[in-house]
Amino acid sequence: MRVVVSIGGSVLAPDLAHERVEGHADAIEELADAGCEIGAVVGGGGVARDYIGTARELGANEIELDDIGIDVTRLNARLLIAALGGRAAPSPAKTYEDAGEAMRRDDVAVMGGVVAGQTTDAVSAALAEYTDADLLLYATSVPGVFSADPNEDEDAKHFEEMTAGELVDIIADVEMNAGSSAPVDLLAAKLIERSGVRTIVLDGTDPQRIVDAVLRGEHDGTDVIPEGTDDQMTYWADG
Ligand SMILES: Nc1ncnc2c1ncn2[C@@H]1O[C@H](COP(=O)(O)OP(=O)(O)O)[C@@H](O)[C@H]1O
Ligand SMILES: O=c1ccn([C@@H]2O[C@H](COP(=O)(O)OP(=O)(O)O)[C@@H](O)[C@H]2O)c(=O)[nH]1
Repeated sequence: MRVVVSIGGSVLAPDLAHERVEGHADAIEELADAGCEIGAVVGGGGVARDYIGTARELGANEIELDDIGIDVTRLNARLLIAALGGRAAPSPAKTYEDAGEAMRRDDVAVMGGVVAGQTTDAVSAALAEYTDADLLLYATSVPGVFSADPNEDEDAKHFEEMTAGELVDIIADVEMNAGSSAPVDLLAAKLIERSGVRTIVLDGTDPQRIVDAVLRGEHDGTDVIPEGTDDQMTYWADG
């Protein structure tokens, strides 16, 4: 089973505690030991937003700000690579081709950002499409996709399940700026819709939830169901 795991910077590195990064590396190793081919894409989190905020005050334009964000995602990717030791390709892949080659070698491929104008959510969806992944999992800081930002609107409704088209509609309303917050960005939602990859969005602050979702199909997040399929997902544990 080929899996792309997108780990938000807010989940992997809200601070630089090494135990948290080790916990995520352990989860990825558990998946690899169970026979999964893994691509991991790491976000920039609060550190990226801090840099972007300062550079915006200094007059940098949005593309320059995105490039700063990409640099931070690659720094975070290097932390995960350090924790994975010999299991990971030694530097963050800068192209989908390099990441795909690493996965074919049975290395864990770790990526940060790729190009301005998007977020690592889109990188994850593109890597899933490029590698024809069986599952794309977003480990973020909220327990899935809601009808509105759950940190802003206490009446926001949680989706246990939604179609990729519904995901596109929800995300289209979220503002898009360097450093902006959304469970997945609009390009990611469109790529998910196009590729039909099975997708889960969950609270990944405890990395064991990622393992439970991939290996056992157990999670409290949101299943994004490819259109034109029935609702029954088959999980690795089912054979
Ligand atoms: N419709 C929505 N459903 C869920 N979360 C949302 C929604 N709209 C905005 N958000 C915000 O998106 C944030 C997740 O994005 P972000 O902080 O960039 O996470 P990550 O670092 O995991 O990519 C949440 O903290 C939440 O406040
Ligand atoms: O391919 C990419 C990936 C990231 N970014 C920039 O880097 C920031 C941080 O990445 P991301 O939002 O994915 O990290 P998160 O905040 O979700 O952890 C983004 O807001 C963008 O400004 C980009 O321009 N292109």
